[in-house]
Amino acid sequence: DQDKDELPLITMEELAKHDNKDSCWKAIHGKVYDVTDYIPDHPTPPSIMYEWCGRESTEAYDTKGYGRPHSKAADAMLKDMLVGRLKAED
Ligand code: HEM
Repeated sequence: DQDKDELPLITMEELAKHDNKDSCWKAIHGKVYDVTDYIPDHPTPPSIMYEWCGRESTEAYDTKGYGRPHSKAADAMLKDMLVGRLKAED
């Protein structure tokens, strides 16, 4: 597993800046992913993905909006989108 301490720490404030189609970051299970380039390939209308840009998206990712988790294949794809880990709020 990747050494978590080597990942850049990203604040909620920084995450929130990436809330648009030119730069869409999502926080999922404490890590931050840049999903911008994947949005056109995601098997839903893009609006489903855009809704979560710049936000804490763990529950959305884990439920797909209807109570079913993403596949292991989807989880594996996230690795390539990793940009950092979310700084815990105090
Ligand atoms: C966080 C907000 C997200 C929501 C609400 C969401 C929702 C959905 C929905 C509704 C489907 C289609 C129905 C289905 O296959 O069950 C789907 C499929 C899929 N999504 Fe997402 N998704 C999100 C983020 C992501 C991200 C960041 C990835 C990148 C890895 C991703 C990868 C996939 C893949 C590969 C599928 C095909 C089915 C599967 O492998 O589970 N999704 N998603």
